[in-house]
Amino acid sequence: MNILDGKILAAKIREELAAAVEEIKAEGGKIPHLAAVLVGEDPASQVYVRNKVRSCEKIGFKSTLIRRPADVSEDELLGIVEELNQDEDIDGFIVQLPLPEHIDENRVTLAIQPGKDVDGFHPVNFGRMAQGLPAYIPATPNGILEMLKRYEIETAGKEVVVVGRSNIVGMPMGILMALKAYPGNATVTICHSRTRDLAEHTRRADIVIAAIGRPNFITADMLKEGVVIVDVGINRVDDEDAPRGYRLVGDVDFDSAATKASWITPVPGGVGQLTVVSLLMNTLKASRGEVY
Ligand SMILES: Nc1nc(=O)c2c([nH]1)NC[C@@H]1CN(c3ccc(C(=O)N[C@@H](CCC(=O)O)C(=O)O)cc3)C=[N+]21
Ligand SMILES: [Mg+2]
Repeated sequence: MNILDGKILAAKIREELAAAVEEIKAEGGKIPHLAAVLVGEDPASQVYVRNKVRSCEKIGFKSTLIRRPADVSEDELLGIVEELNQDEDIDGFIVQLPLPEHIDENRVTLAIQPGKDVDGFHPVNFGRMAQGLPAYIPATPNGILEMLKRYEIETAGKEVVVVGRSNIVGMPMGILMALKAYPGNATVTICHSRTRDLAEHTRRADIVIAAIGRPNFITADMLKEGVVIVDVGINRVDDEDAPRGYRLVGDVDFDSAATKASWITPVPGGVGQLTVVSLLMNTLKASRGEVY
């Protein structure tokens, strides 16, 4: 069993991005600038956004964090989005999800100018991605592609089983793995809550991508010998012995799955690390005008 190490890979990519910033500075170009909008006090969202801002600082990007309380109105939020759309210094921005109940996430996502949608959540970016056109690919799927590429995991002709069909992970990941590209060219199955016999599918898989949001859901009995496991889950489970009273576990039971896997991502220190750097990679692309 080998580890797909997100921490090491993310550090390496941050070095590359920092070098790109140095080059931009030397040429007197514009420093990439990412903005993030954070609504409310959700603890996990605060951690993620903090990681994003800190990563910007580490590599020399500019970053702007806009915070509003959970009771912000939809109109005010749409106003912020419009300001960011117009702000010429901002290359890309994200509105951290989930948003409070009274705000229509779709409406907010649709308001983001696709050229600044470094999350790749706007349907224009989704559509372009699905057709293999230049697009911002959502951070988590983009991070997974980067991980497979840099560890030289073979994907052509492989059976890939994606568990989960969300707009931001499962669906795009399934499409990307089926596209004529590397990583890609795989035979893809997308499983979800209505799948009749999940284990029947996962047992055939050469690569399992787990994005279900259920702690330790995938176990060794559901896997084939030599499988590559990409665990997207980040679940907080109570643990009295842990310093914060909880610990993070994936959607895959790591110790169990590790007995079958040839490669596996840990949680934390796997996909999540790449999610953050992917956003930065997209921001650099935005500032260079590489997509639009
Ligand atoms: N508009 C929007 N864009 C997103 O990209 C987005 C979002 N909303 N909402 C929530 C999800 C989740 N997400 C993660 C970011 C960082 C880590 C990350 O840093 N993970 C660390 C551990 C972090 C911890 O200690 O909790 C790791 O896996 O090693 C994970 C997950 C971005 N998301
Ligand atoms: Mg809502």
